[in-house]
Amino acid sequence: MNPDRSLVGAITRQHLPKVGGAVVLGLLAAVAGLAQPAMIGELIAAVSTNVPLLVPILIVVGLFVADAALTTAQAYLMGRTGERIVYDTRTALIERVLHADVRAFSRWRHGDIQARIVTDTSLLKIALAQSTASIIVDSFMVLGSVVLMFVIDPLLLGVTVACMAVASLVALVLARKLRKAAVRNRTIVGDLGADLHRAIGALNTVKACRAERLEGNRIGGLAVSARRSGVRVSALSAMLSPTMGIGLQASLAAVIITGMGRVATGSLGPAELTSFIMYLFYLVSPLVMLFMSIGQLQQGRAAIGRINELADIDEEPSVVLPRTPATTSERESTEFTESTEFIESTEDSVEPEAFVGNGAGVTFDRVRFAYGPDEPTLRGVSFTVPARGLTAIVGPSGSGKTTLLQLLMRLYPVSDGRILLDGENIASIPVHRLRGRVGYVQQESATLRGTIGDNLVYGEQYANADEIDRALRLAGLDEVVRSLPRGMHTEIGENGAGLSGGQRQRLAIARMLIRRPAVLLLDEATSNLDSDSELALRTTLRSIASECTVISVAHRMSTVVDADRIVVMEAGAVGAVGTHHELLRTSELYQRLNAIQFQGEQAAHGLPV
Ligand SMILES: Nc1ncnc2c1ncn2[C@@H]1O[C@H](COP(=O)(O)OP(=O)(O)OP(=O)(O)O)[C@@H](O)[C@H]1O
Repeated sequence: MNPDRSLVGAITRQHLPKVGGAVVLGLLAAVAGLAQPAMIGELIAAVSTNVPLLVPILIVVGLFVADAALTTAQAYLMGRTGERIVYDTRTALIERVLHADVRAFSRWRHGDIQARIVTDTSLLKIALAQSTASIIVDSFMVLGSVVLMFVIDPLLLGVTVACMAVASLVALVLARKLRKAAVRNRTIVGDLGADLHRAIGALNTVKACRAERLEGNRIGGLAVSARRSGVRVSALSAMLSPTMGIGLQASLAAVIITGMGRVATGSLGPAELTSFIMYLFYLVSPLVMLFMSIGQLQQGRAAIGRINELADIDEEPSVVLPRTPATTSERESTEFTESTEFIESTEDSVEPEAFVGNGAGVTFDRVRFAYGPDEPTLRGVSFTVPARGLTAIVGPSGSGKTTLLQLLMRLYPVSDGRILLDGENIASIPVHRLRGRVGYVQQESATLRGTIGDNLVYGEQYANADEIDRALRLAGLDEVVRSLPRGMHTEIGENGAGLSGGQRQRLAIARMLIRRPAVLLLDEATSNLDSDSELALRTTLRSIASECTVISVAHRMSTVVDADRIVVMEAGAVGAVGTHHELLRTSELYQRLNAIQFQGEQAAHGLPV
C-alpha cells in the first residue's frame, strides 16, 4: 500500500500544521532548556567574582518559566491534535464500514473491525502526535546538548559518547523487537475481539449446544496469548528506559572522575564542569524519551497498518466517498449525534414523502448471478412484476429466492442481465435512492437495541405520529404496543430480546410500512406468525398491494394462494409463473410443493397424511 494514499497518511497531512506548531513550541522550550545550564554556569561564575547577581538570577528564572510554559502549551496542543486525529480516523473508518460493499464486508470478522476502529485508532494519538513531536524535539535537545558539551570540553564529550553509544545500540535493538511484539499483540487482540463477538452474538446457540466450555477455552486461549504478547511488549518497553539510565550512570561516573582530574589540573573550571554535568542530564532525558518515542511509534505503526487495511475495504458502487477525508472544519459542520443523521449527512438523502403510493413495476431480464467462482446461483432469470399487486416467489430451499430480493436491493451487483424498476435499470439508480423506493423485510428481521419507537422510525426520522399509528395498525402491532406499560418507549434488547419472533417480524414490517415504499419485498416475513396474525397480515398485504408492488418470498402455501401471481423458482431459474389455480394445473414442481406443505400441515394438526 502506498503510504501517501493511505487513510492515516491523508489525515496526518491535514493535521501537519498543528503538529508543526506543537513541534515549534517544543523546540522553543528546548532552546529555553538548553540555555539554562549555560546561565547557571554564568551565575556560579558571578557568585565567585562578586558581580551583581540580580540579572543572571532573573534570566535563569525567566528561562525556567519559559521552559515550563512552552512545554505545557506544546503538550496541550499535541494532545488536542492527537485526539482530533483519532476522531477523524474513527469517523472515516465508520463511514467506510457503513458504506462497505456487502461482499467485501462479509470477508471481515465483526469483532476485528470493532477492535480496529476502537482500539487501534486510540494508538494513533501517541504514535502520530506525541511520538513524532517528541522525536523531533528530543533529537534537537540531544544535538544541542552535544554541541554545547563539545564547546565546553571535547574530551569529556568523548567519554560521554563512548558510554552512551553502547546503551543506545542496545536500545535500538530493543525498539526493533518491540515493533514485532506490538504487531503480534495487536493481531491477537483483534482475534480475541472477533471471537468474543461471535460467541456473544450467538449466546443462545452456544448454550443450546452446551458449548460454553468450548468457547471459554478458545477465547480464554486467545486471552492468554494476548496477555503473554502484552507482557512481552511491556517488558521490552520497560527495558528501554533503564538501558539508557545505565548509560547515564556510567557516563556520569566517567565524566565526574575525568572532570575532577581536569579541574584539579586547572584545565577545566568548576563552573564549566557543573554546566557539563547539567548538559549530561539534559542529554539523557531527551535521549531516553527519543528511544521511548521510537518504541511508541513502532507500536503505532502496527496499528496504522491495520487501520489502513480496513480503510481499503471496497465501497458499494455509486456511493463514492472521498478517499481523502473532509478537513476538520468541514467535519465540524456535519457533527452528528446519531448514526442515522450521519448517513443522511453524507448521502443524497431521500425525501420521506417522495414515493408515497407510487407503485413501480419490476422486471428481471435474463439475470445471472454467482456469489463466487463456482456454479451460478441464478441462471438467466426473467419475469415481470406489474406496478400493483401481490407477487409471491416460491421454490425449494436454495433455489435463489432470497438472492433475487437481494439483487433488487443492490446488495450484490448482477453478473449479467438487468433488473428494471419502473423501466429504469437499477444499476443506474444511486443505491440510497433505490433503497428509499424499495422496502425490504428480511428473513431474519433485524431489531436494534433501543426502544420500540426507535426501531420503528429507524432511518425515517421524519415519520409523524399518524404514519406510525397507521403502520402499527397495518402490521397488527398496535394492540401489542398498547398493552406494554411503557408502550413505544419499551426497551428491547440485543437481537430483539423481549419480543416474540412474530412480534419482531411485525415490527420489521411496520418499520418498512412507515417508509411507504413503491416496492415492498418480504422474505419469509410471516413465517413466525400464528394463523390469526398471518390471516390479518395477508389482508393488510392485499390492501398495501393495491397501492404498491409487493413481492413476497414464501414457504407457506397458505400465504400465496391469493397472490395475483406466483413465480416458481427452480435451481436458479424460473420454473413457472401463474396464479395458484393455474399452477396447480400446469406446474409439477408447484403441485409437489403444495402437496408437501399440505402433508406437513396435516401432520402438524395430528391428521392422517
Ligand atoms: N452470501 C452468500 N455467499 C455465498 N453463497 C450464498 C450466499 N447466500 C446464498 N448463497 C447460496 O446461494 C444459493 C441460493 O440461496 P438463497 O438464499 O437465494 O436461496 P432461497 O431459495 O432463498 O433458500 P431458502 O428458501 O432456504 O431461504 C444457495 O445455494 C446458497 O448456498
